Amino acid sequence: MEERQQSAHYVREAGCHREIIALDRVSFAFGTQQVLDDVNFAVQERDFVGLIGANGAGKTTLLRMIVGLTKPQRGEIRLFGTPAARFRDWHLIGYVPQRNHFNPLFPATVREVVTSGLYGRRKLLRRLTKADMDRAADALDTLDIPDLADKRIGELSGGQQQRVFLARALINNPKLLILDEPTVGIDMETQLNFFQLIKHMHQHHDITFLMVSHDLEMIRGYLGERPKATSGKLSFFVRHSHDLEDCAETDLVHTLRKEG
Ligand SMILES: Nc1ncnc2c1ncn2[C@@H]1O[C@H](COP(=O)(O)OP(=O)(O)OP(=O)(O)O)[C@@H](O)[C@H]1O
Repeated sequence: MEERQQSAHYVREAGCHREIIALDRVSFAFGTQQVLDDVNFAVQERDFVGLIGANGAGKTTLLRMIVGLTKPQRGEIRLFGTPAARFRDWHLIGYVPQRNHFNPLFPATVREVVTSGLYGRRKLLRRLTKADMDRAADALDTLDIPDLADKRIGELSGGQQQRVFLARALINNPKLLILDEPTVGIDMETQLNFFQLIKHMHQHHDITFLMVSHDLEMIRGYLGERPKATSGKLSFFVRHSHDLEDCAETDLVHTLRKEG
């Protein structure tokens, strides 16, 4: 509990350049295959980080470690200043998984998928409140898909599904959004629209992005030609979005309402 309070305090007090993720000599091997070897990198608040690397470079392994599913064998990961092993504020992190991990026959509506992102075990066990439903409606409005709320997720196009998963990741108003190859399997025009949307969110809201991608061309225009750091076959491309006068802005929905 004390840890949680410290972490929440850390976020409230943070300026625009605080450390959101720290990778400190992180290493991982599958058997004799060394996948990650002494990876050092820091993600600062309001960075947009593109993590690029060939197949098998270790991108997914690194993401799994950041979201707490796999432990580094050596080194340390810190999230919002707290060692990952003691981190409890998972509502601060939104995660958009690869779409190919999704079963298209899953019998849920868009609204159900989005509310399933509400953080906390209690939310899973009890009925949704009016406030929960309002949050889902806000997230769907933000992604410009309120008319899809009652549709079955499996009957949507790839690009629409991707917006639904982004709405699900945004429902807790996260500070860090992690996207795992979000545009794989969707057509070029929809990819461009999706990318415009997350660029807009990066520029106008207090959200830090970590996006894994194969598609260097696609994000090069936004993150620049040269990586800020490399490690093995991984390259970290970074763009800052730090208008200092915007540092106080924290609430995505609040901001959207003001803008709307
Ligand atoms: N559970 C596992 N057991 C053994 N080896 C694994 C396991 N998971 C991944 N690997 C191996 O570790 C390496 C890194 O895999 P990882 O999925 O992290 O790469 P990636 O960069 O995400 O690749 P891709 O772009 O293909 O998704 C690969 O060589 C993979 O075969």
